[in-house]
Order: sequence, then structure tokens, then C-alpha cells
Amino acid sequence: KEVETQTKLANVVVLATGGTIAGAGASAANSATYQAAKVGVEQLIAGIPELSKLANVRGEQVMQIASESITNENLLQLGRRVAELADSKDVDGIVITHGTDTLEETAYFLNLVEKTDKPIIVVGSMRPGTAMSADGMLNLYNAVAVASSKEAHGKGVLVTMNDEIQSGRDVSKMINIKTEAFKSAWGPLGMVVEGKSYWFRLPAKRHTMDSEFDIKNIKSLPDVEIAYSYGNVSDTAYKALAQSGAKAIIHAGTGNGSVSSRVVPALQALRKDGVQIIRSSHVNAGGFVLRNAEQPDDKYDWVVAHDLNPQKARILAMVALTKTNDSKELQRMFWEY
Ligand SMILES: NC(=O)CC[C@H](N)C(=O)O
Repeated sequence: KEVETQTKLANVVVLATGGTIAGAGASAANSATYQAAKVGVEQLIAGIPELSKLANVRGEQVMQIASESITNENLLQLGRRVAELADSKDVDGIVITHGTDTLEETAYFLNLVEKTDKPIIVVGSMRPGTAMSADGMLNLYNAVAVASSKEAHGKGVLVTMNDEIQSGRDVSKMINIKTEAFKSAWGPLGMVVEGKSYWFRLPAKRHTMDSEFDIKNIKSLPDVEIAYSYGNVSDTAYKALAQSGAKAIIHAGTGNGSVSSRVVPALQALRKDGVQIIRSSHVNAGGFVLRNAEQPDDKYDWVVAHDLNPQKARILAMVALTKTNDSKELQRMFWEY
């Protein structure tokens, strides 16, 4: 006699926040001209009947915005809802649909502050659902596939775009007119093919269960701002940001986070006034800032952002500053996360 073993489907919650994956254009030829954040979560889920074979999927509309407009308050609101769901016994995995412009920031934020080993997948699309060759359906299908898989547990917050599984820490939007937009300098962790995930490597940096940060202990996020560097840069932006109350300034530097000789004195003075100076790099394919190389960080009491791009450095700095204002502690965190 054959005994049929009924495998129970995982329960996956889709938290929708807006973006192009919820976008709509006037014609199928509009892949770049459209309105983001138009389609509701129920319609997104209903548009992919195949999801019901992967998991029991339900949706929640957390917000409906384009991701460039996400505020720190929005981040905290989303983070708290993710934590509530992760604590719930009847939730096995969480998918967050998100605009792609700041998707890498939200994914890294959640990677730092969610105390769970349940899969959390952040996903978006480069083309609205109304466009020819829209990529949102498959990206979301892949996200639900990964969120409902056993293998995705304990791997930190993940991003499924263009069939790849990327670490939320490492991934960044590299181009805005291709579906092959999200890359990491260190490569994807795996692939999703026909609803099944294939893994090749694991994240090495601290995240989720192994993180010292917890969304439940974070009441608000401090003001951390970014100043962009280039030839002939002046110190005006740095001073203005400090004046407006920034607790830390991320130097989005050239090359190895280098600092113009015109800017160095202002940054020394700001540090003396208590502002944290964090040197990162805006090099396109992935910056990597070495301590005491381009600048004497020990002498100036500055911090380096390691391989984090400026926008990710801002996320870690905000979260880190909720715990410490000690520059040595901040530097430790920048090496470990
Ligand atoms: N491809 C996108 O999702 C970009 C749309 C919009 N700017 C956003 O980030 O929400």
C-alpha cells in the first residue's frame, strides 16, 4: 500500500510598500514612463495564480509609495511589522514588495535589526506590470519560492531579482534601465529556477539572529546624512549638514574614500564638535575603503565604511548610533556587519 505523505504548504505574508512592482503605465510600450505604487497587494497576488502551489500566501498593504520617498519612520514601521509577523507561529516566511531605488537600504536595515531566522525576502521590479516583458511577476514568484523554502532559513535578508538570490547586505541597484539591475561586488548567493532555489555561498557578515541590534529596542533613528565628493568639491555641504543636526556624516568619497585637501580641515573640526565622520566610496562597481590608507583615520578619529556604499553606510551608522557614540565601537560594527 502506498502512503501518500502530504507536505504542508508554508504560510507566506506579502507586505506591499509600493514601487514599480506595483506600477502602471499607459501602454505596454511604457517600460520607463509610468506611475509607481498604483496596484494593491491583493491584485499583485491574484495576478500570479501559480503562487498557491508554492505557499499559502496572504497580503498586507503597509504603505503605497515610491521608495525614494521612504522615511526613517517608514523604515521603523515596516521593521516593526516584520518583527511581529516573524514572531507569529503561523507565519513561515515574509516577502516585502518594494521600489527598487532604495530597496538595498531597506533590505540592509532589516538584515541588521530583525531577530529571526525565518526567511525575509525583499523584491521589486524594473518594469511595471503593464509593460511588455514585465519582470515583477517572476521576481515575486521567486521571492515566494525562497520565502517558503527551508534552505532560506538563517541566511539573513535576501533579495530575488533577475532569477538571482542576493544578500540584502551586499546587493545594490547598479543600473536603472535593465532588468539585470541588482548586483553585488561579491556575487549572488544562489539562483531560483522554476520555483526551486539553488545555493552556492553564504553571507559572512553578522545579521538577524547574530546581530546585536533589535528593532524592538529602537524607538527612533538619528539623523545621518551623506555628502558626495568629486573634483573641486568644497566643504559647504559638510558644514551645512552638521549645522542642521547630523550626528554623523557619510563621506561619499572618491576612490578609496579619499578626502579633498579643501575638505579635510572642516571634517577635522566637525569631529572635534562631536560629529562622527565615516569615510565610504562612491566607486561604481563597489568601493572598498581601507583604514589609515588615504587618510590618517586613527589620528583624526574617523571611521571607515569598509565595503558599504554610502547609502548602506548611512543605514548601519543610524542603527549603530542607537547603541553607541564611541568611534572605536562604530568602527568595530563597520567591520562586523
Ligand atoms: N523600479 C522601481 O521600482 C523604481 C520606481 C520608484 N522610483 C521606486 O523606487 O519606488
